Parts: sequence; structure tokens; C-alpha cells
Amino acid sequence: MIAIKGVTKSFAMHGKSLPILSVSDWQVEQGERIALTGPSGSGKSTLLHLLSGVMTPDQGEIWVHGLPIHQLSESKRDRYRAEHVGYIFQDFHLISSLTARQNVELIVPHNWTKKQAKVQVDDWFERVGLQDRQHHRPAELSRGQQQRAAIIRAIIAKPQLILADEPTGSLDWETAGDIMSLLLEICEAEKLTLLTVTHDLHLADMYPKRVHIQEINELPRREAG
Ligand SMILES: Nc1ncnc2c1ncn2[C@@H]1O[C@H](COP(=O)(O)OP(=O)(O)OP(=O)(O)O)[C@@H](O)[C@H]1O
Repeated sequence: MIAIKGVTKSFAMHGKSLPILSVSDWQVEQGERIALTGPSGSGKSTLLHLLSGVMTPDQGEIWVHGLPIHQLSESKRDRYRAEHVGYIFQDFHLISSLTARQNVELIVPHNWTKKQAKVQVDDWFERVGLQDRQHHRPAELSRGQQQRAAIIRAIIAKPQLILADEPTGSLDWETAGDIMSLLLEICEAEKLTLLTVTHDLHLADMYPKRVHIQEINELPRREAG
């Protein structure tokens, strides 16, 4: 379960502190799949960064599966992220010099045996329909195929929390629907908590739950800038 209590986040802008987020109380149950929508600049990505521990709140508490993220040192937050969070980006963030399979193998937990790793990686490439493309580098893959590889990478170690920031933002509408279905299906089957930022309301409608950022961010609406 995720619990956010009294969290605020501001950024320094032109010598002033600009408040971006103020969330007094928000909870997400383990295994929920939520689409997070809202206007540009309203703090959706910032919320994901706080949950992943990349950013720290100015004040307040962030608990993820019993861990007080707001209290962890930077190195403990790095470890938390590596062990408990899978991140999916709009532009995939695959390493261009490695094949799709090598990108995934980098993330395989160190305590897995070679055989266990091979079976799991084989299984995931088959599951997402990418087995015949696994030895290709990102530049040799379509954008949808790159995102499938990035999804395996985010999910293979079974982190409890998957954060996806516009995961279909750079895909055509048909591929976007396929990728969103795949992500939802995997997270449901594996009972992973999924929080996806999307601008696309049709894609958000595929989710069992939709949360508009302004339902949880108590600051007045701010335009992009
Ligand atoms: N590191 C930073 N330093 C200064 N300002 C920042 C920083 N990160 C985000 N902001 C500002 O905070 C606000 C919220 O940004 P955020 O990326 O969270 O919005 P968003 O809702 O995800 O927007 P979009 O939908 O356009 O991606 C924006 O005005 C942005 O310019």
C-alpha cells in the first residue's frame, strides 16, 4: 500500500519558491491499477518522482509498502528504487549499444541462478511477443517493440510498484492501445500496483480507476510553464 500524508513540493523559480504539489492524504491499495490524468504542469510526473524516491518532499510522509521513503538517505532511496520500483518512460530509456535481451538481463536480480534467469527472460520475451526480436538493438526495433522490452525490464524483478510516465506518449494510437493493454494485463496477473500518467483519456478509461491530479493536489490549478 502507498500512503501520502501532508506532502508538499516546491521548486525554485526565478529566485522564488513555487509550490507544485500539496497532498494531504492519498492512499493506493496494493495491486490497484490507476491512471493519473490532469493538465500539463499540474505535478503528475513530480508525484511519480516522489514515489520513486528520485525527489524528496519538502515536508510530509510517503510510505510505500511499509517503507518510509521520506526518511531514507539518498543511498537507501537508490536501493529502494532498484528493489521495489519499476519505471517505464515515454522514450523507453533502453541502452542503445545493447540488444533488447541484454537490456533486460542487466536488471535480473543478482541472486537468481543463470538457469533461472534464462527461463524467466525467455518466458517474458515470449509473453510480450518479442522472442524473435530479442537479439536486436533498440534502433532496429519499432517504438512499440522498444516499449515491450522496456516493460519486461521494469517488471522482471517483480517490483511491487510500477510507475509509468506517459508510456504510450510516443506511439501511434493503435500501438498505444496494445501497449497499455499489455501493461494492465501483466500488472493484474502479477498483482503489481500500477500508477500510469497519461494525457489520453481513452487510454485512461482502460484502467479500473482513474484519478485526476486535482482530486489529490490541493493547490489551485496552474497552467503549464
Ligand atoms: N526540477 C524542477 N525544477 C523546477 N521546476 C520543475 C522541476 N520539475 C518540475 N518542475 C515544474 O513543476 C511543474 C510540474 O511539473 P510536472 O512535470 O510534475 O508536471 P506534469 O503534470 O507531469 O506535466 P506534463 O503533463 O506536461 O508532463 C511544472 O511547472 C514544471 O515546470
